[in-house]
Amino acid sequence: MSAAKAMKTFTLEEVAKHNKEGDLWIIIDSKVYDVSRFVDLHPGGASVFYVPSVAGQDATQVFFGLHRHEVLLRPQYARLQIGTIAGQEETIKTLKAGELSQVPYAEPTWLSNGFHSPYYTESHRRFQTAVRTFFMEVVQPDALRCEENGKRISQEVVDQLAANNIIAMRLGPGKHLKGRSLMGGIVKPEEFDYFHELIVNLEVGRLGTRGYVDGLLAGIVIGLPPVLNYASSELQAAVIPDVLAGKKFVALAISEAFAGSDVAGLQTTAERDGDHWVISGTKKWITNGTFADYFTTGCKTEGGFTVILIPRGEGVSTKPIKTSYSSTAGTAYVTFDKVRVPVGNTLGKVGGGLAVILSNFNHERWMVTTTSLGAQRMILEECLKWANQRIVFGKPLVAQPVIRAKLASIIARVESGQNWLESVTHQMNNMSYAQQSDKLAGPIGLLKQFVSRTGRETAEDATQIFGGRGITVSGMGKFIENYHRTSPYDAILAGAEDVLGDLGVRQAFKKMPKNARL
Ligand code: HEM
Repeated sequence: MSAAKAMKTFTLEEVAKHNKEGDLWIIIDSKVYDVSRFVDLHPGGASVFYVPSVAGQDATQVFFGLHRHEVLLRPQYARLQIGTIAGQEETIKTLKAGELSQVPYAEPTWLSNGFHSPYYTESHRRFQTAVRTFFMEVVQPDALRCEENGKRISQEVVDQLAANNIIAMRLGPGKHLKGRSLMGGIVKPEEFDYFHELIVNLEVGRLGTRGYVDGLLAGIVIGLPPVLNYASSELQAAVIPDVLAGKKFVALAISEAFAGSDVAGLQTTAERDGDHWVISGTKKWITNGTFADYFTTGCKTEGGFTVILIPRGEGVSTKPIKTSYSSTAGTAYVTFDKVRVPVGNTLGKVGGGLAVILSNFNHERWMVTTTSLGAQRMILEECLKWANQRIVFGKPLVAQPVIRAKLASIIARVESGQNWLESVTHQMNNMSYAQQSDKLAGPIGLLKQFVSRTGRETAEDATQIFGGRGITVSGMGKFIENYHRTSPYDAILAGAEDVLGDLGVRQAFKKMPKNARL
């Protein structure tokens, strides 16, 4: 704080004299706060300040056992500071934008001091710093706000995502990046690989605001690839530039109340009428549906299952579904009532919809796995810090063996997930699309199953470590509460956990040598 320089300095003895009602000072991390008038407004009550170990004393330890550091940084509380203690310096500092955490295991191995990795280059490092800075400065404040008030991602943030081409990068490497300036030109489009995309996704997950993680245009990530890969060039020209510029939004509309992954059970129908499709039906759990301009929609047609891009317009209506995460995700119930769409909006072949949908599943599952791991590592950091700063029975929480055992399990799970993810990502970088489809559907299914399970185990462990704070929406354990409430999303979205595990084993058995015997 620049004003701190101009502030007075006091001795401990001077501060100690201000220890009564109407004249009450405390010290937190070398800073002196005059709380004489604040005590009656304090959310934790006035009485806590009058105990002899607090009034006029250094209350650093007790403070950090009850509050997050961010409380002191809020302007209305920061101005309670009247000075500093002579000869002392603040020790508790928030990270600057882009700065890496020094808490062990709070960052992936390749970003930890003195560790090595075969996968990442200087390009990834530069990119990671730029992306972390951007997410801390631009995205995080919006994420925290929207997660709470339920509003969709703000257009100013979308505009900045688009300006840095983060919307385009989240679709992976490819021709859609050609000619674009990525994070201000830090990475060349032809250099951009799946590790760069992984870096973006980890930052998304680290936000710790699960509704907003999906509200951060997940609909485009899963709904635009069918347009990129299967639409006519006219349709692509009409749709893609505006979407990548953050001016239009897309949702993938497959699941229905009638049927989830059972495509044959879908009831939304598209019938031909001259040059048009006439579409009627309903869709449920459609991420970003409340604000989408286009719906990449699975329809029953005469030839089987067909994917059609439906623009919002006459006959299309959306209403929010209240789910257990924030409505900032824009989860919608969508109804199509005799919607007329040109036949040119068909994505892929009539009757060939399954191939269109399947083609994007690996990428979607890999993306959910990555954001989930970003969240799990952030939860791990919360737990490590809490176990360090919370004092129980006169010792830090980490002195309890049961807490150390839980931390060991969380660390082992996060590290295993990340290492497996990096190995799969390396395969993605080195395989053609056809090879990926052939070889990676099984491993990615198994990986996602593993990571969504570890996520829920970690949510449980973290809640036990935080106790009551882990089930409180605001304050100390707010990220734990959010994660505990929302970790099942990763086990459902992009393919239910058990289905994906099963897929992995079935794929393996397809490749079982005919002559394999014990
Ligand atoms: C400048 C100093 C302080 C400020 C600005 C402050 C502010 C707050 C705020 C905003 C809350 C609401 C919960 C949250 O957002 O975390 C809170 C809760 C609380 N505060 Fe403070 N506080 C201060 C000092 C203290 C001290 C020194 C103590 C104890 C001696 C204390 C005890 C509590 C308690 C017991 C709660 C309730 C915690 C809970 O619900 O878990 N506060 N305080």
